[in-house]
Amino acid sequence: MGTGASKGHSAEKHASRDNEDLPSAVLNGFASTLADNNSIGKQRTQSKVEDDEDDEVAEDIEQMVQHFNRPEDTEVGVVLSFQGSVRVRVTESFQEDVSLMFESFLHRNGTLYTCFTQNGTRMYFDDENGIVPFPEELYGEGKFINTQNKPDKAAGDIKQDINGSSGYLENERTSSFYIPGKGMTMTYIFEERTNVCKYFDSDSGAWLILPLLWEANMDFIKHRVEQVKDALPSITDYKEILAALRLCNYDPDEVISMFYAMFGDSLAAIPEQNIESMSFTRDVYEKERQIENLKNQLEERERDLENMRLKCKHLEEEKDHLIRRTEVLQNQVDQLQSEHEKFLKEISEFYRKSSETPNPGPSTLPLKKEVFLKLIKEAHEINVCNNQLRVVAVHDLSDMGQQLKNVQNLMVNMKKSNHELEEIRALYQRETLERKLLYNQLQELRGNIRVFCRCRRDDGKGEHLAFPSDEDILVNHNGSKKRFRFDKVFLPQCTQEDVYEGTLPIIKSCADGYNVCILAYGQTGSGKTYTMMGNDQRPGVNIRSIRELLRICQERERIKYTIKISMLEIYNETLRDLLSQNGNTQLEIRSQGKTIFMPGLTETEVLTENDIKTTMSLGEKNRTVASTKMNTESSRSHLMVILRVNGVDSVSGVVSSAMLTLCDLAGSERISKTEATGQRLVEAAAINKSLTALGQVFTALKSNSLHVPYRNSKLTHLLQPSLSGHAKACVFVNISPDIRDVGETLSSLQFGSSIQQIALGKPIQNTASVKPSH
Ligand SMILES: Nc1ncnc2c1ncn2[C@@H]1O[C@H](COP(=O)(O)OP(=O)(O)OP(=O)(O)O)[C@@H](O)[C@H]1O
Repeated sequence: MGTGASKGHSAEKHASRDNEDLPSAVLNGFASTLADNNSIGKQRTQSKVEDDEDDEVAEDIEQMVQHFNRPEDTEVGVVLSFQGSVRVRVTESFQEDVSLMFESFLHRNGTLYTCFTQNGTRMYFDDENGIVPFPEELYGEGKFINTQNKPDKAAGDIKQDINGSSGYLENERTSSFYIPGKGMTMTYIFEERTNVCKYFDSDSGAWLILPLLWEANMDFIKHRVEQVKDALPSITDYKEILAALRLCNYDPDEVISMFYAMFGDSLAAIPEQNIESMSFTRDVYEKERQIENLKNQLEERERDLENMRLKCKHLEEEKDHLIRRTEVLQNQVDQLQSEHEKFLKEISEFYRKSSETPNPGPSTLPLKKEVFLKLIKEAHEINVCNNQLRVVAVHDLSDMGQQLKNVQNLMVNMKKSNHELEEIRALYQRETLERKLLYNQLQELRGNIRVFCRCRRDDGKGEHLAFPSDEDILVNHNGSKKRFRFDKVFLPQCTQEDVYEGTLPIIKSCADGYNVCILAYGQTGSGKTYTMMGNDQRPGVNIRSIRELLRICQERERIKYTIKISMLEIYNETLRDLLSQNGNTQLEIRSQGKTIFMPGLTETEVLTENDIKTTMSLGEKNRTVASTKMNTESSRSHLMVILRVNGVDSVSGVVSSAMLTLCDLAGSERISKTEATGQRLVEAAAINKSLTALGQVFTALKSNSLHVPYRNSKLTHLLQPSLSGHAKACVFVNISPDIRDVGETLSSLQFGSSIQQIALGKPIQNTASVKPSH
């Protein structure tokens, strides 16, 4: 689909009287060449000759613009604009601005027509006939879309939803379920908006739900089941596919992705292997994982036991030491006692001898009286010491006995607490899992798109803006106040760290296997690049999130991660590889189910922060070279940094793959008259197309539409994996505090608040079990 559309409505047939005053050569030349350029992405890739045509286009458009701007055309309303997102403004005179407004008409067959009003007549770009009046008969076959002005669910309602379901934990909707490879998993019956197939019951005059197997006979369903079967021959159960389709809103791509998420690439690789045998294989892996866990537990127990043994050995040594000491003391006591006895014996011997010897002269006494008394005193002291020593020894021994008893009790208690520790550990693991599940559920309830508003720093300006709370912003314009609500509003003084904090949780999700996308939307100069890229001193979300991703991946020793980075630019619906060695290689998008890939896209593995910086500066350099060649500015193109994160759990063998997409969108502002040359007009049309398509995708997601038009632009096609039920997204709406930008500010805020309440659906972890390599 191009920016315009060719549906056989000829220029002649619908020529309007308003075109009659234009030179036909100019009109035809402008019309046909502009139309060619509206499918520029398609045509640029086809032939080099068309580069020359681009120059002609530029000239023709320039001529056209000059024609429209001629001074006598005071009533002129030549204007191309886009739904308040991208506008090319051409002044009718050099003093006055006129709106150049693009409108998007969506035909019920899915064709998107880009229209604008010229002299009161609505014109559109037709691929074959150039600019022709918009056919009357098409009005009844579609509608003009305005993704930003659709009535939104009030922010209060969302809060109500969340609060209203606050009791969801305790009701009968909660349960748990065993999934091989994933273990016990908590389940919750969510109330989500899904399509339901009903039949009209003439008896009751009401639409009633059609039972599942009856649906199987409907062509609509049959066709989709066949699609799934063709893509996944190993899924043989018709009913299984039927049920999955109902679950996935009848979207076969979603079903294919769901099965891929559950069973991995092995589904396609082994077509003859059916789902049962895969389930058996998963059981085997699960058992292996359990065995590994038990082995770990055993090792831990053995370590505890070894510790206990060491403790016991230590206590035994202490006991031996005490026994030896007691023995030494006992010996001392015995020695003292024998000395004491010997001494007593000597004394009594002395007494006996002295009584036998009649009247011995004082000179014949063996000892003097003082010596004798001293000896008696010493004997007494020795006796006392001996008794004290005995008491101490007895006391020490009983102490030791008590200590041994304590050690025995301690060992019993340790065994007991070991057991308790095991239980606590198991409880902790269960709690952690539950907390993770609850966190994800909370994310789902709040929708998987976080929308933040960031106001650029600008001293002394922005009196028309007020920030009543962390979540609200108030715009005072022409006497009326308009309030917008976001997940968080970052004030001008907020730092890069504050802003990055908001994105942290979803970065972690990326390492857990979810596709994650961070977008910056806003007019030129509102701070998108500052928020995403930042500068050397104040790095932005890009560097910080990749740094965090590297940190998480390095921290998880059990999982071996590979992170690959690629950088590309979408300019005029053409994809350019910014990391290619040979300049800017153009890329094509291919898809398989919901998997998107671009053959030839350069991917560089990043291991350190330095790798990120080197790669990014190479991408930036290539972008600058390309934009200089194109004579354009970076804000005329969308910049995408894509990280593919693949992880293999060395224990469970679970492989996960996720994508982190960081996108600095092209400026969503009006373009001034002086810049409204041919090339700028073509750029504006391309930006208009992609941002309208982005708005359409958000609108379709919001209304839970059966078909989400991801393929209406290269931007949305590339973002499909990050903006579908498998992903978590974060959108920064960047605004300028300058009063002169208030129109664009209102338009950006409107866009942001319209996507605020979109739930992408239950995000699915891109994981699958494979046999561990070791
Ligand atoms: N929060 C901020 N604090 C300080 N300076 C800022 C902030 N936001 C933006 N700027 C500065 O404002 C200028 C314009 O910002 P930036 O280039 O990021 O805008 P942009 O929306 O990416 O524009 P473009 O669409 O042209 O790429 C830059 O010089 C940038 O450093």
